[in-house]
Amino acid sequence: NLLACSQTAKPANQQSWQTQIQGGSRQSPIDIRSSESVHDPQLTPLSISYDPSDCLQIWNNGDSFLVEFDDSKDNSVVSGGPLENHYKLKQFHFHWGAENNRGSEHTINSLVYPAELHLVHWNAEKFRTFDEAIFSENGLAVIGVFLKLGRKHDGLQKLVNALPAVKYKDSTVEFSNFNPSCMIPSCLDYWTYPGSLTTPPQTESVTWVIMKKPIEFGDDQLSAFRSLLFTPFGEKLENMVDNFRQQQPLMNRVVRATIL
Ligand SMILES: NS(=O)(=O)c1ccc(C(=O)NCc2ccccc2F)cc1
Ligand SMILES: [Zn+2]
Repeated sequence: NLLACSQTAKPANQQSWQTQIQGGSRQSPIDIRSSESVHDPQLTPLSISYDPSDCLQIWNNGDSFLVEFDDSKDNSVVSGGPLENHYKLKQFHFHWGAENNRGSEHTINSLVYPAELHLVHWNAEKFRTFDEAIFSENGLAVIGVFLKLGRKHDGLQKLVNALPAVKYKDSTVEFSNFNPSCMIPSCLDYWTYPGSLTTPPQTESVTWVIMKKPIEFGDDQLSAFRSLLFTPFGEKLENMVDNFRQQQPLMNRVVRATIL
């Protein structure tokens, strides 16, 4: 089992205070160096299809806000690309900074984005539940999409309008008829690599698919993310910001890239 611990012998590029999973060889996030990625002609386009009627609720879990989906049917799935099986959408969430110069978990040639979207899917062909998949090889597929500041994102506004209802940790609000496809870039080029969850238990069960092109959203929409709280009602107010993990060593991994 994976125990988080402060590492004793640190690889050169490892921050000293960073907890590194003991024996972890495929931790996330990473800095993607495009010149070192391998163009793989066998990487086909992702096949993504989401059913907005599967959207159930928004939950502030104290790390981020999760938009949760009904994964009892087979309507919201991703397959193709590096994936051997079809994976069901369980939830999506974001990571962002207190200021615009930080926020994303992955970086591209050390370039940081102000926010990053994670669409979390689990391998429903090999496992019976999400909780089983999270601890298993090839259990999860997470699609990462970078967000950059620019024009307001019209599709995102419906979600932004619901955030005040989940301001506090452990609050939830009903949220339906939202299609996450509106947050997938039109260019389906991506990088892919084997990694982990970026929050505890940081299990090494994730096939990461990072879209090459960012989507745009507005300052006011990012401000709405920053108005959420890490803390429950009645406790000291702590704005939910800087909920991203530091980049982890690539170790013995290759990042593959599409040529679409
Ligand atoms: N940021 S990310 O890498 O996309 C990420 C995705 C999902 C989780 C998650 O479901 N944790 C809760 C959880 C559920 C079940 C069992 C253990 C867990 F930690 C954590 C991080
Ligand atoms: Zn995440």
